[in-house]
Amino acid sequence: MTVTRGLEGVVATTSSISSIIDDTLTYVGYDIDDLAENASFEEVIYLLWHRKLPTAAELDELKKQLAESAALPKEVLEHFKMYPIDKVHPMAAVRSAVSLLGLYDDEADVMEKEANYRKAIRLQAKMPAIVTAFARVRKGLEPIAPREDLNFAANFLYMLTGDEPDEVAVEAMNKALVLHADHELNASTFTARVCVATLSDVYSGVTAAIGALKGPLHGGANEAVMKMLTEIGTLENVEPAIRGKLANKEKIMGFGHRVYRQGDPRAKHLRDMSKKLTELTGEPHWYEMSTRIEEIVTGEKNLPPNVDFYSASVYHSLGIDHDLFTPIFAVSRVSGWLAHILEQYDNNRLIRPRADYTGPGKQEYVSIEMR
Ligand SMILES: CC(=O)SCCNC(=O)CCNC(=O)[C@H](O)C(C)(C)COP(=O)(O)OP(=O)(O)OC[C@H]1O[C@@H](n2cnc3c(N)ncnc32)[C@H](O)[C@@H]1OP(=O)(O)O
Ligand SMILES: O=C([O-])CC(=O)C(=O)O
Repeated sequence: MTVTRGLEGVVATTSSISSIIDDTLTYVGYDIDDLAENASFEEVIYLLWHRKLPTAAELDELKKQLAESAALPKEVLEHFKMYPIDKVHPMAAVRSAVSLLGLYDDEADVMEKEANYRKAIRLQAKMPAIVTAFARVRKGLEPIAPREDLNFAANFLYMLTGDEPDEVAVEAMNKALVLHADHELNASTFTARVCVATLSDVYSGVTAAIGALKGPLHGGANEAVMKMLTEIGTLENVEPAIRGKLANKEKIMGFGHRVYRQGDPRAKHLRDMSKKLTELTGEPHWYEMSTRIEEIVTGEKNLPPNVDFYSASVYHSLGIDHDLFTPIFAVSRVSGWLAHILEQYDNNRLIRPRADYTGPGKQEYVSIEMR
């Protein structure tokens, strides 16, 4: 048996959702640069689920469906109040809440295609409410109901703070959501596909995916980047801190990628946003520190930043708590997970690779008294 550690380079499925070819990322053939500059997140959701950009009428219909489904069942809201709130990481809360949502969806185990699509809408619609309601309940605040007149990005920020966000914040949030929506067979998407390939339900697939996204080698890296920036603290400290980490063979969070070699095409959009927003908030040092870290890490290790690196200073500048950065990733990526789950159901085969056994050879059972 040949073992490919971490399944590097293994092609495990066909997919018509997104592609990474020669360091270029496309969603259904549309370049991510084009989408980041022009598309709304709602359009991207439609694109990923239908493999075409929506007409105005189709987009209106999707927005209406999302708005109608955005509120959480009261049982889920009540449940937040029972969590050991001061100890729970929001990603664990989101993972549990999505699992719980499945209990209150009458169609949770209905496997017809139309029912699965309806569940996709309900789950996508409810993700912002899950993250923002948890974020508020843990501070002793009441959750805020979504507003029908705001778009997806604006509603997220509104439900988090209770204030209508300004145009710059909405534009940044929308762009971040577009950039994070899908990424071929990344670890969390693969997890979702493995789960539903057993013909398990949509809620199980998304719950499993959230668990995979949580780890710091994947989506959890954006929070870890902000932790690193906060610990380093000043531009002067960057050089010794980063060189020290590299000398100790520590990984620098937000750098490196399994697939990209020359660089992650999403990072430049987040870098530009980071510059703009940190200037606006009067905290340019977060951007300056980040670019200095980039110079050192790319210079020393030839490792470019990934999507998680500059998203940290972007979200910080939007006033978002650092442990909500990865849940925001999930609010966006659930669109991609759901696209992949629906695609998996359409052409399903159980996913079951092999392991090359390295344990002891044949042994005889020894009774407990004789051990
Ligand atoms: C949305 C996302 O999931 S993007 C990724 C987010 N994760 C991070 O930012 C965490 C930091 N980065 C990493 O840990 C890795 O680069 C990963 C997990 C993204 C990719 O991992 P792999 O493809 O398995 O690469 P692997 O970890 O084997 O690294 C290859 C080499 O580059 C080094 N390297 C990779 N990333 C980094 C890093 N961030 N800092 C320092 N060195 C690194 C490794 O130490 C290794 O060096 P070696 O060959 O001398 O041992
Ligand atoms: O593709 C990956 O391995 C990780 C990644 O960048 C993402 O999920 O956006």
